[in-house]
Amino acid sequence: MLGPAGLDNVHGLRRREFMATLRHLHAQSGKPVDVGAQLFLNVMNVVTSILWGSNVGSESERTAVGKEFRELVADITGMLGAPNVSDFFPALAPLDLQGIRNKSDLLKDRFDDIFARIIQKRTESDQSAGGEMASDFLEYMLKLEKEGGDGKTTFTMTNVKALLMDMVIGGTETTSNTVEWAMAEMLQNRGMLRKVQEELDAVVGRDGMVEETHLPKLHYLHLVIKETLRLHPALPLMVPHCPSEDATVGGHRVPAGSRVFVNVWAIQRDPAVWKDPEQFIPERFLQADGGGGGRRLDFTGSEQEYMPFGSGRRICAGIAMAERMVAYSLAMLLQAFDWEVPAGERLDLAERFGIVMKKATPLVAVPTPRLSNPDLYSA
Ligand code: HEM
Repeated sequence: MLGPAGLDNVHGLRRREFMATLRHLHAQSGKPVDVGAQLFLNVMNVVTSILWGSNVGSESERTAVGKEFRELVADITGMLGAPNVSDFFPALAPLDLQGIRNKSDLLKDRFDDIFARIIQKRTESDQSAGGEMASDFLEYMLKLEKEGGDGKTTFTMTNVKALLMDMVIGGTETTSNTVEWAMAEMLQNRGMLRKVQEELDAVVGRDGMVEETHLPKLHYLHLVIKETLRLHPALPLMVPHCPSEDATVGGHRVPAGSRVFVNVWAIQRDPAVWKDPEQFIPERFLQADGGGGGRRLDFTGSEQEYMPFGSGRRICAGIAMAERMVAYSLAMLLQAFDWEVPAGERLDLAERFGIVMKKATPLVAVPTPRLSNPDLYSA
């Protein structure tokens, strides 16, 4: 589902959701827009359509459901990143001094409730369709659950829900925050924003909409994305790892069972590796110096200095999808609109540290249409 062929199969679905976002933004022309909130909704609709074939329909529903889901995902990621005294003093764990276990149980119940409703709706519609099944990820997992697994590993309804939750949490905020950071950096460095728009004008023009097929030709945009993920990695501490055997890393003993966080945020700003590490310089990924050094600075995690998607066995499962979604989102936002910070407001690039790296204040910007024909926005 998350590989290139699976992604190609659902290209139409992504296009439909991007067009819906485009129409929504066009209707907001000249007014301040919460860029991250809109992008979160867009990504969430794409992810949930792929998973269980549903999306948020009408404008009012779009706002209400998006808000509920975004708050839920933010609550979960906020809690995952909160320091827990029980991690440092395991003897205190049964007391749950900060109420973290209690809160996590409540959040789990809310998610469980949403997924239980979706699964029940699907089971009922499969029964009434008389054997005519949907062909999405949920259907595949429900079939596997019915069969009890693949012969080697058992697969239960809890596994179904856990996988749905992994995808919804792992795929939505990470992607929309990356787009929000890239937009904020370009609004701060307007020369870069213009350069991306010039590239879009040369590759796509203004008489038609940017399509996914254009993305591989948008070289400068890809440098901007790489630099965004260097300076603002969506998961600054990745996800906690737990070694199954004792190990020694850089002279430090790491006992089996430890909880290990890899601070990719600090690694990707290390002045010993990166020239002017605090500066946003997309071109550094072109050059041999300033961080390039002839190394493979891509998303495979093969260089320890740059691994925004992790590395090794637990590397992000959604890299291909994330690459397409981030590039398509930025290309659409910048081909179809000019963007300005609302008059009298200051662009704030402060970070709010957590398991997911967010902007401390949401990016609010005003879109102005730039396509040649207004009808293109409602195509
Ligand atoms: C810009 C967007 C994204 C970034 C920066 C990102 C980054 C990461 C990182 C750093 C990890 C942990 C890797 C490790 O600890 O070694 C991870 C795990 C994961 N990601 Fe992503 N991710 C993004 C988008 C997505 C998308 C779109 C999906 C799927 C819809 C996804 C699904 C997952 C899953 C399922 C895991 C857990 C993999 C495992 O534990 O085996 N991610 N991601």
